[in-house]
Amino acid sequence: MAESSSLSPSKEDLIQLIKRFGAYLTIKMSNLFSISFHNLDFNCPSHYKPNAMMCSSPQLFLATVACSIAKNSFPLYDVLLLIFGNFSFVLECRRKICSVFQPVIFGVLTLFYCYQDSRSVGAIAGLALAIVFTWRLVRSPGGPQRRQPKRQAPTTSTSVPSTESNATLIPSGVSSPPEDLRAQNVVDEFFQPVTCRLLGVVLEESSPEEIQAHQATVRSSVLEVLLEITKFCDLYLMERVLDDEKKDPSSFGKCGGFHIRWFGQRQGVYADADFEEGELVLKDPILVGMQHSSNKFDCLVCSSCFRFVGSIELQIGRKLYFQSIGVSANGGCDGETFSRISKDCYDASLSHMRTHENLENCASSSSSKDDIPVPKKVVDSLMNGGLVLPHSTEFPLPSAISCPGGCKEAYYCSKLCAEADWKLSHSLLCTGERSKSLSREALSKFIQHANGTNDIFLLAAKVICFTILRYRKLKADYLKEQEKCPSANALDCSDLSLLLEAWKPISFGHKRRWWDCIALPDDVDSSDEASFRMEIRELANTKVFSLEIYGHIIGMFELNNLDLVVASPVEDYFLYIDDLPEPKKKEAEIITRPILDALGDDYSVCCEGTAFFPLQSCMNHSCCPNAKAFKREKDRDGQATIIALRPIRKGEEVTISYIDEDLPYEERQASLADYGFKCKCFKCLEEQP
Ligand SMILES: C[S@@+](CC[C@H](N)C(=O)[O-])C[C@H]1O[C@@H](n2cnc3c(N)ncnc32)[C@H](O)[C@@H]1O
Repeated sequence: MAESSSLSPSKEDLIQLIKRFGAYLTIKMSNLFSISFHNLDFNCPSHYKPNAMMCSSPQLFLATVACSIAKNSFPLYDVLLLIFGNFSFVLECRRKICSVFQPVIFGVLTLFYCYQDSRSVGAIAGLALAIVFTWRLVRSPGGPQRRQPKRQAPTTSTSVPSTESNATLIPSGVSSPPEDLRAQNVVDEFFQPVTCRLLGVVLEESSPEEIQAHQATVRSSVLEVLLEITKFCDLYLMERVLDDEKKDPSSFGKCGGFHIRWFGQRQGVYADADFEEGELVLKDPILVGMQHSSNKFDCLVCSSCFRFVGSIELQIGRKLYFQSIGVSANGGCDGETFSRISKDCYDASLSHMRTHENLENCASSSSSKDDIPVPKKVVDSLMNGGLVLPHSTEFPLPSAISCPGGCKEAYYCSKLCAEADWKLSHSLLCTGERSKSLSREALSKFIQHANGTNDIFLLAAKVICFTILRYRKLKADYLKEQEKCPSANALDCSDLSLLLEAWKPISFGHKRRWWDCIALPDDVDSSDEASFRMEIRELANTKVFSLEIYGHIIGMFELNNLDLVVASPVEDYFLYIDDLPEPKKKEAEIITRPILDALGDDYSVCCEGTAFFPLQSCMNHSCCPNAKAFKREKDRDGQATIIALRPIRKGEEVTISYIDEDLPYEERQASLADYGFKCKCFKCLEEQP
């Protein structure tokens, strides 16, 4: 080919070497993967089944994240630094190796990713992609821009742009002696003098002579590095962040009226002021939160602040419509059906041009289609704004704004909320056409799966995306700053420190692995607890993608999350009508009564979900707490509200109850065992046998 013929012999040699490295690594990886893929088909006891299913879907998500990171030139050398702990080595080899490793990683990830989706066809597609990338590397920099052994190392901490990524998939085989000699020349030329230290670190051989004598062999530890990187890329770093952050005293900041303090191994929230009984102690904004998937049929709320949106009519119309097609919060359909109905109908219910036909399509998979006492025409008019209920103007709601990515799953109360959520995490989790995710298909599968099993997985995904996006922003800001004033920056702004900073808001959460803190199912005897946890762990650990980090995050939510509850304005509306003086009440009820009857007992379902509140997550439990999470009439969004149950003095620890504190002692301790501790509060000490 034209490109090859124009290459100088030394460049050809270099390419040969890269190819051999890459081929060896890739084949090694592929072998590992192919072994692991076959292990993905779990065959587990029925009550563990959902957990088994949970494994493959997070993998899809992690693969997407990892691909995205590889594509965005994530600081590969930081991972090397963590693993080798040798900064000078990393600096030196970053310049040389990244251009080989990163392409290989990207190729391997592509291969893996495609393989995940559709086994053999996908694998071929992955191979094709990898070959294309290889060709691109071989071609670039191309023309007169030859290999430059003495090229300056990049001065910024950014790594090699991903557009140069590739994977070498030419079989390595056994090299012939001339090839070895040529390789040696390349090693001499290319690796000398600075990269001599690669010998014995990346390669088994410790001197150029050895390479001459044998074929160069990549050390298994380097293979492990690659394996680690392909496992979770930045997520590997996050584990370090977890450890480091906990030990960093500067992170125990003041938080407006409170401070977080460590007491032995435990952190807690301490008051910086006096509070009287009934006083608002704290409003803790949500860091990441979500409405339960099933609750979306009952309430249309802002995906960012969880305020109700649309109108009273739209809220009622949607609920009646979903009732009519037999879908409700307790509908109990599988994940896929659930996601499909949710997505199609969620959108259809907001569309003013919606017809009965497409609603009917939405309903096609629902089992029970009861007659509804409110005519369909009325339901339609409620949803499309054709019917205005009496006095509903007293309860104005912000208009529902669609997701800027076009996913039809998220709606917002304002442009501000839409933008905030997009920047915070949704841009990577959106399944719409403007999503920043690399694979919308994989994401959709992941979301479907989470909807059908445990939607806390979605929250964990939000946390990961939150960290990635925050990291990228910090990095961009830093580079901009550098550009403006290159000499001014005396702060530590390495990628790792930026990542630590990005992770900081999450780091307050108390973390235990999911399989350590998951509640024991009723049908598992406590004497079998150890083996149960082991089994869950094994199910979660698929060799390819260790779910350690993901498990940490999910575990954190199991321990720290507070229920997210926002009262429904529909309830207020009907109470208002009920309180109207006659004859206004009678007049209004001519219209509202049949609607209220049709809605039934569930007319006032709250918005329900789960959320991570950074400060609240640091609050410890007491069976005689001095505060509680409690929403007042005016608290109409998702923020956590903590109210004093008795006077709290400055310096006192603020405690809440994780359980029903009126239960008998034994039952309280049994419930708290799920949180991994035995309560020793005054009440427990008094009541213990
Ligand atoms: C929501 S976190 C509270 C913050 C936590 N102390 C930390 O260090 O991050 C819940 C965890 O804190 C610990 N914890 C909370 N209350 C406790 C108590 N009364 N005694 C012992 N441990 C407690 C348990 O490990 C529990 O799983």
